[in-house]
Amino acid sequence: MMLHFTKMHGLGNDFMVVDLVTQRARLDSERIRALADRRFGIGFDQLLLVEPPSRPDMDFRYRIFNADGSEVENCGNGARCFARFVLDQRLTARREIAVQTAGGNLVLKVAEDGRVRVDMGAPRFAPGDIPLTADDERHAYTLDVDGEAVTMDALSMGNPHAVIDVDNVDQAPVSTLGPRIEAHPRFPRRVNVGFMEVVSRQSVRLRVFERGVGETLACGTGACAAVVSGIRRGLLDQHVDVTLPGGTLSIEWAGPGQSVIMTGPAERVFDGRIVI
Ligand SMILES: N[C@H](CCC[C@H](N)C(=O)O)C(=O)O
Repeated sequence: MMLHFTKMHGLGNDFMVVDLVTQRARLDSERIRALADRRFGIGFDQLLLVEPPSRPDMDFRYRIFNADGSEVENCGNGARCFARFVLDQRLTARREIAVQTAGGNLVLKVAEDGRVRVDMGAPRFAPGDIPLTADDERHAYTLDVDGEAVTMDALSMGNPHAVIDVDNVDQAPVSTLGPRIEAHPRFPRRVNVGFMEVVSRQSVRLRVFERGVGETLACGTGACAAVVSGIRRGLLDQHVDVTLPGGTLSIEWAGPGQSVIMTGPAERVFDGRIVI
């Protein structure tokens, strides 16, 4: 069958977006891996599936799959592209959109200038919510990574994140330490690994080794996790600009129990169709 899709990105974190409101398709993890291949397939960091909601108070359901075929709970850059997509495709005329994800419900607002504001929900810190194997909740966990003691913060944005402070992201061991922490046994569902350089109380630089993908040009939930970690450790103010290799996101968090607010761009690259 022929499947229509749209290629999009949020600061270079790129997506294949598929409307399963007006189309029908079943994509298993093997097929997703093949489609994600940047030489033999379409190529993307994540696949986003747009579906009808399963609850009357929601506008859509949105499923997210990493390039390795794993289904995940949340995707910040993907949420912004999702909002742009459903408006462009005229699947809704609303500019405030309520969306179900596996990691919780989001509210997306599309501004006239095309930037998208996302209420990402409240972060969670209990080890069982991350999940992380730990005796108690801390602001810093020290893990034995192949004999090396590595200290990090850890939290959930619906999906699991580790945050490691570095002096200079350009020299951070993203490609060497990232995969070893991603697959560390104390993170039973693996983990996204952020390397954060604090520039000022209102500005950080960040690189992320994403679970199921590798290093991406940007990670929305990673930006949220890094700012939450910095605020709760007294390093950052409530509004922070996060500069990633692909560009800058605006993140705001008013403190425990409050939602994290992320604002940034969403770009459409091309429409395509593929026989599946
Ligand atoms: N790799 C992530 C999902 C995508 C997150 C990222 N692309 C974002 O913008 O938040 C995970 O396995 O939890």
